[in-house]
Amino acid sequence: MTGRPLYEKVLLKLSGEVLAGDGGTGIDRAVVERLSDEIAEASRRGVKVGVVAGGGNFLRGAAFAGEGGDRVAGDQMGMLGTIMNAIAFREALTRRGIAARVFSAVPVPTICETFTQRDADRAFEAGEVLLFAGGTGNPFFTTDTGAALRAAEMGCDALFKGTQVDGIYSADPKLDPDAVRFDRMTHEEVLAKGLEVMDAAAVSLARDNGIPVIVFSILQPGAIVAILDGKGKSTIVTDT
Ligand SMILES: Nc1ncnc2c1ncn2[C@@H]1O[C@H](COP(=O)(O)OP(=O)(O)OP(=O)(O)O)[C@@H](O)[C@H]1O
Ligand SMILES: O=c1ccn([C@@H]2O[C@H](COP(=O)(O)O)[C@@H](O)[C@H]2O)c(=O)[nH]1
Repeated sequence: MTGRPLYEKVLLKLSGEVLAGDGGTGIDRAVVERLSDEIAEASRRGVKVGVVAGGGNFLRGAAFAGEGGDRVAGDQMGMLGTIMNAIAFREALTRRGIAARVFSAVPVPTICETFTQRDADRAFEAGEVLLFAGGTGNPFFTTDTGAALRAAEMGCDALFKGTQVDGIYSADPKLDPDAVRFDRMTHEEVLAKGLEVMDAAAVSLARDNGIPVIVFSILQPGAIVAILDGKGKSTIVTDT
């Protein structure tokens, strides 16, 4: 990263699925180490960073229900998975000398702090990296919505969605080889076209609170710091 970052306070949503690495499930420590290097670099440059790690590397409630399981139980397991991911980042960041705290929407008081906006705000002001776990704390939601919610509550300048694809396409690029990537779009266009890169509740929340969303690939090493510098491939979603 060179010069002044474009953003002062960001909410970084990390794909849970990416954290599994080649193993396909669980936590690949090499991936967490690489992403922690990038988060640490952003933090050392003075950017306030809040992180929401998804839980797709462990379990998604909708998939569990699709196999005959109870949806709410599946969602509860999914939310617990996000706490494990947050702890992995806390450990890796702490080892790098970066003060990092896990704030969970689901109380697990012997392991991490329970989220309150007030406590999280104080930690942000102190320059700590905040790891928001447990999604919204409610079933039938996703960590994308949890990330948009925390971005709004914490007054973030932008919501970075770090995922497996390098932006928003006209169709899922994993399924449609003819899909075309957008450089820029409005929240309204994402919703009107029904593009499924991020759930509609998350996009609506970002729109209603005037929060730009930047979708990019975290499979690309160095992508987080590049996006902070306004570089790299992405789709930028704004209200106009
Ligand atoms: N129009 C689209 N443009 C880009 N990606 C799309 C589109 N439609 C569907 N996708 C898919 O959405 C995925 C990203 O969303 P998803 O919520 O599944 O994953 P994630 O947020 O990266 O993971 P996790 O749920 O594990 O945190 C991409 O990997 C891509 O295959
Ligand atoms: O607010 C929330 C957030 C998440 N969940 C459950 O966790 C999994 C994993 O999150 P992803 O966003 O899919 O990575 C999700 O599928 C839900 O089952 C939740 O219930 N509430």
